[in-house]
Amino acid sequence: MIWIIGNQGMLGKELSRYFDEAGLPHVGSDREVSILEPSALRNFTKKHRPDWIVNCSAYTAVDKAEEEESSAFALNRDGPAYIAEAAADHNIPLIHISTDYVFDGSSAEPLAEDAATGPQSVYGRSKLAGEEAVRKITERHFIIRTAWLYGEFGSNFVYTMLKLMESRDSIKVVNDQKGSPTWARELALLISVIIGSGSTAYGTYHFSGEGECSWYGFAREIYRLGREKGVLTSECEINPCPSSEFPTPARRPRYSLLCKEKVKREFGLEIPDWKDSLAEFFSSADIPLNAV
Ligand SMILES: NC(=O)C1=CN([C@@H]2O[C@H](COP(=O)(O)OP(=O)(O)OC[C@H]3O[C@@H](n4cnc5c(N)ncnc54)[C@H](OP(=O)(O)O)[C@@H]3O)[C@@H](O)[C@H]2O)C=CC1
Ligand SMILES: Cc1cn([C@H]2C[C@H](O)[C@@H](COP(=O)(O)OP(=O)(O)O[C@H]3O[C@@H](C)C(=O)[C@@H](O)[C@H]3O)O2)c(=O)[nH]c1=O
Repeated sequence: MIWIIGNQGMLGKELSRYFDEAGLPHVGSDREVSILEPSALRNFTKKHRPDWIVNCSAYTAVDKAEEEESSAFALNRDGPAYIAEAAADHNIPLIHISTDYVFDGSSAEPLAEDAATGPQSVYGRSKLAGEEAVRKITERHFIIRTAWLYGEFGSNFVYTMLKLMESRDSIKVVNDQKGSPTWARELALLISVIIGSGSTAYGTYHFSGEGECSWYGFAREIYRLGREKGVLTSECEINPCPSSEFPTPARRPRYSLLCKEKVKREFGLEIPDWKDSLAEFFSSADIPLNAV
């Protein structure tokens, strides 16, 4: 039995669907079993006796976190610590999800798992603190750092762009922040591979789509596919701009491309190029046209 914590979020829903399709028994919880209440976590563990825990819950509003620091740290540091304690008490392996925003963006080459961190935002600092808590509390952990996640469920950059592109004649998107998008379904596949392998190669792993782009490059591809698939019914001009022309409360890393050599080696994965995954997403997902 796999326990998906945060099963109503974007990744949690994708993972639940993936496990259903793969016939993997799972049970889920979200706010009703708050990760901020250790006794609730303990009771759930005793009742369902999971063999694995996957933590998909988090505080993910990057800009809002700048003014809600205590909430971000509660959900991204304290919650994962309580989950790790519950996991350690029952000797259950824990898969915890983290982010490329733990890096400062100054690297010129893909970031390996042991590259120096230096978060630039409250969100990034809170996620790094969560990683550190998990490592300290339970040895039996897989921390997966991923990046620029999108999927069918919940708000994400793809849906934000489609909405803007449908409602405006032109938009500006930053082209000096580089990384790689990740389709939540590919991450769900990795999580099921880890669980299925019964691996004990605990530690930190990087995972995203292959290839590299800027948010502007990502937006252009979303536009191209949106037009091709008929999701977008009108034309929109997409203009690149520097970050200075799109100021946000939180600073984002200029470069956060994750090196995936370790995860590929350990789990024998072939990771698709982000453009291929995005195309498959557009072909397979039920993109809510009324929300766009
Ligand atoms: N989205 C992205 O681009 C990226 C995400 N990540 C990481 O991936 C993971 C999944 O992200 P994503 O699916 O986007 O996250 P979401 O924000 O979509 O989902 C998080 C879920 O956790 C729930 N939650 C909030 N508070 C609690 C609580 N006290 N107890 C239990 N559950 C709670 C949320 O509920 P509610 O909605 O009601 O608040 C929501 O259902 C996170 O760890 C995130 O940091 C990493 C890189 C990129
Ligand atoms: C909406 C919009 C954003 N942008 C810029 C702002 C920002 O620099 C970049 C990304 O925008 P967003 O704010 O939508 O994405 P953001 O919330 O920063 O996405 C991040 O979420 C968290 C949870 C993560 O862990 C990260 O990996 C990453 O996916 O695009 C534009 O340039 N033009 C626009 O019209």
